[in-house]
Amino acid sequence: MSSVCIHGLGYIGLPTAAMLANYGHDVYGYDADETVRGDLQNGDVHLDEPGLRAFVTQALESAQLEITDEIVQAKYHIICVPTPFDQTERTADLSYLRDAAHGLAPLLRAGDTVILESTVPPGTTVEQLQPILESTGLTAGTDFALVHCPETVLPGNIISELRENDRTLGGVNGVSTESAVRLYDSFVSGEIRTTDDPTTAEFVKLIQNTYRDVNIALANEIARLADDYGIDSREAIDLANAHPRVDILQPGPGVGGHCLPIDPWFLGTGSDQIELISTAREVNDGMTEFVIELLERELNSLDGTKIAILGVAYKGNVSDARNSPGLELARTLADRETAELATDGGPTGDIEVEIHDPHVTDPTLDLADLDSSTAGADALVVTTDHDEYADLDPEPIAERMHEALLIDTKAHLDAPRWREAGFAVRQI
Ligand SMILES: NC(=O)c1ccc[n+]([C@@H]2O[C@H](COP(=O)([O-])OP(=O)(O)OC[C@H]3O[C@@H](n4cnc5c(N)ncnc54)[C@H](O)[C@@H]3O)[C@@H](O)[C@H]2O)c1
Ligand SMILES: CC(=O)N[C@@H]1[C@@H](OP(=O)(O)OP(=O)(O)OC[C@H]2O[C@@H](n3ccc(=O)[nH]c3=O)[C@H](O)[C@@H]2O)O[C@H](CO)[C@@H](O)[C@@H]1O
Repeated sequence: MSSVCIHGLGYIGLPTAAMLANYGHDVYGYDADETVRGDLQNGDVHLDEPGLRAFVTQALESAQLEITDEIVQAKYHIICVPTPFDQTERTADLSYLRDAAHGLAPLLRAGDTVILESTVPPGTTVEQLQPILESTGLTAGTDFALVHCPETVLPGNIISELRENDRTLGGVNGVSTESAVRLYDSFVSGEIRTTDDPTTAEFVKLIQNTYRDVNIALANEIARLADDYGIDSREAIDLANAHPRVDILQPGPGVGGHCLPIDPWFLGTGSDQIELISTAREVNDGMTEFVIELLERELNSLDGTKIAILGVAYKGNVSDARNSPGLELARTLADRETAELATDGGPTGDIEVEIHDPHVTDPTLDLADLDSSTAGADALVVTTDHDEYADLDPEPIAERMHEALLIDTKAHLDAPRWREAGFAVRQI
């Protein structure tokens, strides 16, 4: 068993810390955010992920996991800090990674292994992380091991995927790679594949998410085509998927989260060969306008309407609202009103937008309960497939609304039941 220091205790770092601790390693969890550390030191798990609370509690109570106020020396350091996309510069914001590296460098010893798990543009481990760690006078590959091991867990299923998913990892040399394989081998039941360098492992991670994003773009474009032909896109996709070599994904209100909408752009950091990939991104982002077109088609004009948006988590049954299609729709509707005011010079009827989500607790969002969000509304737009929404009773909602219109972007609700309750139902 080894000592491991985890840098960053978010959706990736915290389950990883608990996993290693529950497998008997001596784990030290450090987060730059004092509130995160304090909550965890008090036994409060700040993230909503199935099974995580019990899993972390077990690790903390066994004392195999200790939340520390500073970075500590350890045989292994695993970096799980955010790597968001800077929309203005159109590059990865690697400032958190650099901060973590500068914090770790003074504690790095010969014989240690540093593993970067954060998703990064190809070349980052070697070009950004390595020089900071080598500023200590130690050399990567010779004095310490340096590895990129990307994370591929699916939010909503993180704990089992952490153990069961295959891994692809690559170090700056064979010794580095072997050191990381030893650690992951202690809890991973999936296959561990290795690459000759960290850059290939970085690239593999990015093309996995890009593959999914591009395929969702195909589903979204099919949905728009189906709409033009007056065809039910879901039925057509189901039938097409009966072919043994066809597996089209599902359309929706756009692609959210902080992986799929971002990682394709990371591929374009050192190359401009992302023509299909960037078009797919535009298709997925364009779904917001498509939902607005559907609303306008049904309501004739959006002036003076109230729109209730159900679901601002980026996908069903999670609480994470990063890059959420539901929020993007709400903001675009609000911005559109301002833009129209600016062009016409005169007042337009307000578009009132209310958002509701039973999973999201973000205090910066003006969330409404179901009753007030639907009261007097002209349309209900479902943008997230939470289980709770599938069970909604349409009757009392129809009574509260001004117009009984349902735009179900996830085809998640029971359409015949809603139609029976008097709703006009449109699905993507
Ligand atoms: N969440 C996912 O589903 C997922 C899946 C695969 C890969 N990833 C990647 O993993 C990385 C982490 O993502 P996440 O979802 O866990 O992010 P997160 O925002 O949930 O957590 C990151 C944590 O790191 C902390 N932090 C920031 N700077 C720090 C520093 N210098 N030292 C220590 N802690 C610091 C933050 O306070 C935060 O608590 C990102 O690169 C992400 O793209 C995420
Ligand atoms: C390759 C892969 O699988 N990567 C996963 C992905 O996790 P994720 O949670 O971001 O992925 P999704 O569940 O795909 O959701 C993303 C958005 O796409 C919408 N969507 C989905 C399917 C569909 O048919 N039609 C859609 O419209 C959905 O509603 C949501 O908005 O990235 C993580 C971080 O790198 C990985 O770790 C994880 O393995």
